[in-house]
Amino acid sequence: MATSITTDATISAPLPPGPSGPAAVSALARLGRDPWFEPIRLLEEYGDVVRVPMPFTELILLGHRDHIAHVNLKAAAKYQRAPMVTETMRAQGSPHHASWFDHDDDEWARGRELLQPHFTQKALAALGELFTEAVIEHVDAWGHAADSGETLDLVEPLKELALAVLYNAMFSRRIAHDEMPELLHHLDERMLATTVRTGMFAMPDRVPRPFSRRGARSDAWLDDYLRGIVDERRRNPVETTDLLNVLLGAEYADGTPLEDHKLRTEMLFLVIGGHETTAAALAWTFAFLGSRPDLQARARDEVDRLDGRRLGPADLAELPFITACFDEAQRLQGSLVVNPKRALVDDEIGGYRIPAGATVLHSNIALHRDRRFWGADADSYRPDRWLDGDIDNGAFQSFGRGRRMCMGKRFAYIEAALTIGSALQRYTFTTPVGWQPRHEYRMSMTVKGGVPLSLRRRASGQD
Ligand code: HEM
Repeated sequence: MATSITTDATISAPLPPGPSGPAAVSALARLGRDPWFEPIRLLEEYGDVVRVPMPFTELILLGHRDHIAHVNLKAAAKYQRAPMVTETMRAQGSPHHASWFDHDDDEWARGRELLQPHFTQKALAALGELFTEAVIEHVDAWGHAADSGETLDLVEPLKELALAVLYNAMFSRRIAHDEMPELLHHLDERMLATTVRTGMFAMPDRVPRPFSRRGARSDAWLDDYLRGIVDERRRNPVETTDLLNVLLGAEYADGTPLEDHKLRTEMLFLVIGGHETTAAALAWTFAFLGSRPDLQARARDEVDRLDGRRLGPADLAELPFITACFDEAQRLQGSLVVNPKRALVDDEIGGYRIPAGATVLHSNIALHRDRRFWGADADSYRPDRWLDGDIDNGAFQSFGRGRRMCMGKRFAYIEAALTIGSALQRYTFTTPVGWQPRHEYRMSMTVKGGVPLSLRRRASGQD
């Protein structure tokens, strides 16, 4: 269906079809319970543009890649990140102020302009060992499961790895072994409170949000933790171009440095945005490779061509099949469940009126499994589709698209290739026969019940 655009508030196109009355109430309840597969059902029933009225706003669900591209790219000026996201990113009672990335104006542009140059392939490759050291230390630690024969659930170890990589690469800061559980606990609590707040975004403020106190307590703990890192850097300055030094040197337009609370807010945003997302995508990749020995063998062959060397960020280009395995896992994983935008003006999409103020969203799971864009085997794990060259990026939205596209995308690809490649250099791994990953929603989609892996050490780099 062609996408047409009109900014005239007198748009005569009809509102999109969708459930109304009691059917809308039950659709909303189902969306709350199952934000992954309910959108697929709604799109099947009503078509590519579906309207679900809800108290205080209305949801417009999009199913077609062209309509999603309209919102993210072609008509991006008519949409902004929905308050559902921006106003709920901070826990209630949080000591943190708004991050640059909670905005959708000049404030956002300033933050993006400042940090973006530090997230290019070249800038990240320059961090070299800071990536490698954290990855290898954690992947090596999985060896205890290979030695004892115990099944290893990889979900928590991957979160630890992702956190260690972020702290190393961004703040040149190693997280001590005994710090990790408490740090992860507070990040989890904070994310849980945020997820619940996001789900309840349309409810009046007087309705209490579960977990908000716990979230605020954890936020205060995280704030103190980050203060410790900043203080330590000020006491012992180091000559690096890491993110912490960039933030410490950043100034407002009038030349004043960032306030300390602002500095910690941006640090926390990056840690939150970068750790659970990457860990969850990696969990899905290990889950698929663990049940596909044929694909695992091909990925292993690829990394073995690098002669067992210690992998670094620059090796990303040498690992296209491993990268395809990661992309294909993210496709089926669906990444973030929703990434809503708000219509600033009336618009028209697919022949329907999108009223100003509506919350416009799509489901990555629905889009990533749509046979129109991925073919008849859309539900199968087939990394080769990424190498065949017939991928339409518009139908892959794990990192978003357009000006708000994930700033840490390169970071995630480097971390993924290093982690998967280093693991394949050391182990073969399998999931139990018949086991399949299932979705579990946190802020990003992780694997329900964990990823149970049996690991076997490879003899001196061989099977
Ligand atoms: C597999 C891992 C990751 C996934 C799936 C992911 C996904 C996303 C998505 C969907 C967005 C929103 C895009 C939009 O609104 O259109 C986003 C934004 C963002 N991500 Fe990521 N992300 C990942 C890893 C990272 C990492 C490692 C970092 C930092 C180290 C990071 C930093 C950011 C930042 C700063 C933004 C805000 C960009 C902006 O608003 O301009 N992300 N990410």
